[in-house]
Amino acid sequence: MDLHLDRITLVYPDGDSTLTAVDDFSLTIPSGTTTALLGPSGSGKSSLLAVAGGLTRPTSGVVRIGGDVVFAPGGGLAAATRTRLDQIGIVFQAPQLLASLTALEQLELHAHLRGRRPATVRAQAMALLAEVGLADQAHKRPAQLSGGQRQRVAIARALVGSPRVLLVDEPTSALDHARGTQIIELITRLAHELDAATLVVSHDSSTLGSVDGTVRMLDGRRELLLPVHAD
Ligand SMILES: Nc1ncnc2c1ncn2[C@@H]1O[C@H](COP(=O)(O)OP(=O)(O)OP(=O)(O)O)[C@@H](O)[C@H]1O
Repeated sequence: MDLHLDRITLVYPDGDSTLTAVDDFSLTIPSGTTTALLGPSGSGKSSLLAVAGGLTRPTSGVVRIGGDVVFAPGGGLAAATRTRLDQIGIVFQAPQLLASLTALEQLELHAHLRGRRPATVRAQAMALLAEVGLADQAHKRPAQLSGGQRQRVAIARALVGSPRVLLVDEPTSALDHARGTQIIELITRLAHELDAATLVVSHDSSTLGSVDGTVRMLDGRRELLLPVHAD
């Protein structure tokens, strides 16, 4: 199902004043495709991602998955959490893995939180680790993995349970150019295979050759670049 960000505005309180981090921003990401969101520091990329993932409620505008409004101003926290667990995978800038768990266990725990049936979890977790090239690292803990491998575990973990939407915040910032490019290629391929509408926030356009479209953000607003989705 497609991800729609419909006229999203997010205003933060800022002392006696307010700060508009996202300003009437609209974007549709078709199912199975990856869109990169570029823009200078402070332009509102992470704020938009937080709205898209239900971590922050928009001040105005709505987030839809397919035809359903999933996040809107004043929406309930419990419902947002349920939607996030059921339908959205998020990869944060730092992989945020639990130090004491193996790669496989990171995925199994996430599947458990998502309410997946234990009988099916291990096979899917192993398949995802194989997809990200870590089948032979499944029993290693984070400290035994490289930065790029940890990021791959975080991507596989976000995809446990086959979410409709994948949101990725700066996945390449800790990686060199070649590894960063590989991670973006991996995300683009998995989004296609798993039919997830995928948004990747990035500073670095040089790693984004494999994505389906690019949009640029400036001062909270959308600027069009080439190539973009026709939406
Ligand atoms: N919780 C908050 N409260 C108040 N202002 C915030 C908050 N989070 C972000 N901001 C402000 O909103 C604006 C957009 O920030 P945001 O982090 O979304 O930008 P960004 O494009 O992701 O930046 P970067 O690339 O540096 O991560 C900035 O001016 C920032 O200072």
